[in-house]
Order: sequence, then structure tokens, then C-alpha cells
Amino acid sequence: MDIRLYVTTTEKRAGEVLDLMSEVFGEEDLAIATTEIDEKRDIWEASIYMMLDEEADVRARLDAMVAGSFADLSIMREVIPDIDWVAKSLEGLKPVRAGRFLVHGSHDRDKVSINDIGIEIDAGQAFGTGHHGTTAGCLEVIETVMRARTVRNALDLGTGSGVLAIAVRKLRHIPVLATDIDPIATRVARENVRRNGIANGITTETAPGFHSDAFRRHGPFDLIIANILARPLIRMAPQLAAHLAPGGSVILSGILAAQRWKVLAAYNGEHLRHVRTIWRNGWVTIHLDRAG
Ligand SMILES: C[S@@+](CC[C@H](N)C(=O)[O-])C[C@H]1O[C@@H](n2cnc3c(N)ncnc32)[C@H](O)[C@@H]1O
Repeated sequence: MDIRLYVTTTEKRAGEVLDLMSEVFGEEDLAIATTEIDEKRDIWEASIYMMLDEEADVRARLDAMVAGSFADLSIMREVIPDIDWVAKSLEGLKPVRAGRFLVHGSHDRDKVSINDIGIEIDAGQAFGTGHHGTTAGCLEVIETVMRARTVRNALDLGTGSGVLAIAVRKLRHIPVLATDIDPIATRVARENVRRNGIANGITTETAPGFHSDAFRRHGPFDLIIANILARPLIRMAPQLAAHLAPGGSVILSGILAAQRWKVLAAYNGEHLRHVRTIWRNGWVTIHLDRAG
């Protein structure tokens, strides 16, 4: 179990707190970061991450650190749960719920109730059965975004099993482009699309990043979902933003808690605004949008 201790303040003061944290904790192997929470209201967080058994020591030094110029700031605490791999492997056979979605294997078809949106995916050669925190996080945010915004088309970059593209299409009858660097994943995604009774509307394509003409042909997109990893997401920020329609939304996942601020910085640099971050099993899913 990891712990995050943080203060919420303005951008300027969050930067000053970060500088102080670097002085006090700089020699230690602790991640520190500032994160923009709300651009318009100038709300930022300055955070430090540690293991549970380090918390008492870090907390005492942090209290002493803020006692002078930052005595008005309260130190908040967040528990970041571990990934329990043994439990996870046992869960592998069970259906997973994320919002209204129920992702299940073919043996659990009868578990889908009338109010669920069932997505049938058998564990196979491509990532994405809903059991991973990143997939479940994306499913949850997809539902929120599509309820709140007008989404006329979508891109699922790094589609794996196709689970997220299928989720989008099951929520609304819009065209979805689903791409993956791995040709096996695109084949599996195609099979899963068919198995879920979707005859048309999802185009699958093998492409590394944005290297395909398909993005220009199908875009720009009102919704882009990319559950890849922090580093490629940071690298791809300019291209991803270039394929986003005005007023569009972005859902990013595959990001570990401590990498979150770097990803946010890259996308803030592309004029995307942070809307919400959700946590699932130590992974974060970030929702951003662009002003219309
Ligand atoms: C974590 S899985 C996500 C699968 C699925 N979207 C989900 O949410 O469960 C990441 C997928 O991205 C693909 N991928 C990794 N790097 C990529 C890149 N540069 N361009 C396109 N796809 C990539 C991988 O092959 C893998 O299928």
C-alpha cells in the first residue's frame, strides 16, 4: 500500500512547496509532484508518495517543513491500494462491473441483467478483459463522458481486446476507430466486435501510434481513449491533440500514480484541461477536455 500526502493551494505556492520538498526529501527515493487540479480557479496539489512504513517519518518532517510559511495549508492523505496479484488471478474468471458495463466471459452470459450493458470478452491473446484497473477506469469514465457530452465519433488507441471500442459503440451508435500496434490484438478485437453482435461501425486497424492514414480519414475525433503507458502517452501528446475535435474529450490510462503529473503536464501543454482523475488498484485514468 502506498500513501500520498499532499497540500492543495495555488500554482505559485504549490511550486514553492515542491521546491521545499526537494530540499528536504531530495536525497531519498520518494516521488514528489505538482498537479494542476483546476486551471480556471488556480487550484494545484503538491504531493509526496511513500510506502506505509515510511509515512510516520515523512509526515513528521513534512509537518515541520510547512510549519513556517505554509502553516495555513492542511496536509491531506490518500491511500493508494496495492495490486493483489493472487486475488487478481482468481478474479480472472469472474465478471467485472464498471459503471453500467458488465464485462464477462462467454460462460457468464446469464449474469448480465436487464440494466447492464454486457460486453463479452474471453481471456485470450489481447489485453483487456476488464479485470485490470486501467480498463475498468476507462470504462467508468467513458460512461460519464458519453452521458455528459455530445460524442459523434471516437478513437480507441491501443484497443487490445477491443473492449473499450465495444463499450463506446454499445452506449451510442457512432463510428469508432480501434487501432493497435499489434496485429494479433487487432484480429482479436475484430473477433470480439463480431461476438458482441456489432455488425458495423467499428473499424479496426493495425498502426503504431498515429502512423496511418486512417486517423486523418476517420478524424478529428470527439472522444479519444488511449490506455497505453505513461511514456508513449507523453510522446504522443501533440499528435493526439491534433486529432481531437474542438470541444473533444480525452481519456488516458495505463498511468501509475507517480507518473500522473508528467502526463498531465504534457497534455496541459497541448491546451487540454484536466477534468477528473480516478484511481483503480494503483493505476490512474485521467479525463481531459478541450474548450470548444
Ligand atoms: C494496456 S493495453 C489496453 C487494451 C484495451 N484498450 C484496454 O483498455 O483494456 C495497451 C494496448 O496498446 C497497444 N499499444 C502499445 N503501444 C502502442 C502504440 N504505440 N500504438 C498503438 N497501440 C499500442 C498494445 O499492443 C496493447 O494492446
